[in-house]
Amino acid sequence: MNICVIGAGYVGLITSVAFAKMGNDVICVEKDINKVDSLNNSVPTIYEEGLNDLLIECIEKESISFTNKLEDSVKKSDIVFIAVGTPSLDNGEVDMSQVHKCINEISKSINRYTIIVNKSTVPVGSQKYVKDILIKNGVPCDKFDVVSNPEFLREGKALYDVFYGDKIVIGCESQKSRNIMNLLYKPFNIPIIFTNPETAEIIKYTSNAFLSTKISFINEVANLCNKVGADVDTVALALGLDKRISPEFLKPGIGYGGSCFPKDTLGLISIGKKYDCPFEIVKSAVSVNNKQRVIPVDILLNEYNDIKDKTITLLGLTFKSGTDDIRESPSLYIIEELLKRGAKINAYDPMVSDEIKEIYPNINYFGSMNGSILGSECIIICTDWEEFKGLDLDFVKDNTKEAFIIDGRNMLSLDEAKKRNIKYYSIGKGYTN
Ligand SMILES: NC(=O)C1=CN([C@@H]2O[C@H](COP(=O)(O)OP(=O)(O)OC[C@H]3O[C@@H](n4cnc5c(N)ncnc54)[C@H](O)[C@@H]3O)[C@@H](O)[C@H]2O)C=CC1
Ligand SMILES: O=C(O)[C@H]1O[C@H](OP(=O)(O)OP(=O)(O)OC[C@H]2O[C@@H](n3ccc(=O)[nH]c3=O)[C@H](O)[C@@H]2O)[C@H](O)[C@@H](O)[C@@H]1O
Repeated sequence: MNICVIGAGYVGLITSVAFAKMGNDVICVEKDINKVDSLNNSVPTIYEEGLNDLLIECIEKESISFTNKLEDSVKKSDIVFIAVGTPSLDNGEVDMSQVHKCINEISKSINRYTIIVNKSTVPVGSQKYVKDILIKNGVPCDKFDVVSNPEFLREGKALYDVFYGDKIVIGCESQKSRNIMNLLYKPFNIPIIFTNPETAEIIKYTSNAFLSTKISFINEVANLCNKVGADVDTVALALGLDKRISPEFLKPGIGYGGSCFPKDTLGLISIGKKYDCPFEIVKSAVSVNNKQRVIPVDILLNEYNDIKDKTITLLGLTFKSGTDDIRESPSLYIIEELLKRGAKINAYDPMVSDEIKEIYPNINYFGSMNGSILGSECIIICTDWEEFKGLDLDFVKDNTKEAFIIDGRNMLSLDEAKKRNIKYYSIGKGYTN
């Protein structure tokens, strides 16, 4: 099939290479010409395991190309996927301006029956919203169908999720669009849920909100565990053995970040407000997360009333391991709190890009974990990079001003820290006195 994907971000790029790999002809439209040039030269613009090889393969087979010319690309396509950003507005509502702009441009190019697919995460009612814009722009009703096909991939595991995901959700109105979408997705051999657009739109938000709630729940359990001497991992293990609960997403830490959970929880709350369905549970999940992500700062302030001029090392800046994405990373909130109080910050992340260096030029960035902790007064582990499990505690003891670790991702052992007389705090697995 001839496919057009608009937006070459995490979702658009991964979707494009996946459809190309499955034998379709894909044109990915991206407004950022630097991204277009880089991708046409087989250089991925994001880090994702396996993406480099797959991109090279698809470009060599000529099953994928990148352009900034939307009009021509839409004209050549049977299906047009919209995969542009839908960030939060200041009031938590979903900013649909990028989608709106795309639809206006698409409207000018539809010259035969085309399926327009909302792949971006968009609020309930968006299929109708897109349809109304197309009609208002004069596109005849028989020339298009609008389908909701939300994406469930995780960054860092994106290609795995696209080829081996748990489900594909397709919300459509007409049998014609259903048949075509079925043809496109059948080769993936993943269970497909066909439903109406509103249901598909709700599935996406509730999926992210449910997972966020699960994380906030286990984080509150972890905070209690630390107070009473219980071990959160054992609690989570036991909870997870109950098949009704499942062991996934019960890892405590300094809260969830990323480009989606924070924005989609706020998005669902604002959708609920519109329909007079206050999502009290999701509101609580958000407020627990807001406190959880700055817990290391609370611990620090409890220890030292004043942290002005103290050197604090942050290990990890990305919102989770396996990605170079720093959007809504808990580290950013910790950085803000530390800078507000005059602390000096050393930072190390195995995959951090120059983006954060532009936002925070006054942080000292290091190329190695050990380099970043020399002379430091406290080490805060913010991201679950495997490398941090290998932090040499003897090195910490000998080379830091105060052997003090706040382990925001439970990467280290309390017992090993105790043996070396290191001050150590975990999230729900205890602390040294
Ligand atoms: N990042 C993720 O893991 C997931 C994201 N989503 C959703 O997918 C959507 C996209 O997210 P990301 O890929 O992370 O965003 P992103 O910000 O990484 O990428 C969006 C891309 O679209 C481009 N763009 C915007 N308007 C355009 C236009 N008119 N023409 C051509 N290109 C245009 C931007 O330049 C950018 O490269 C969002 O709604 C998000 O909530 C859903 C599941 C997973
Ligand atoms: O809509 C989206 O964008 C995507 O959002 C999440 O994917 P992602 O944000 O890439 O990352 P996750 O692996 O879900 O982690 C999100 C955050 O939760 C944290 N987390 C996750 C799991 C856990 O047990 N504990 C925990 O603190 C992570 O550290 C991270 O900060 C969902 O898992 C995807 O299904 C969804 O498609």
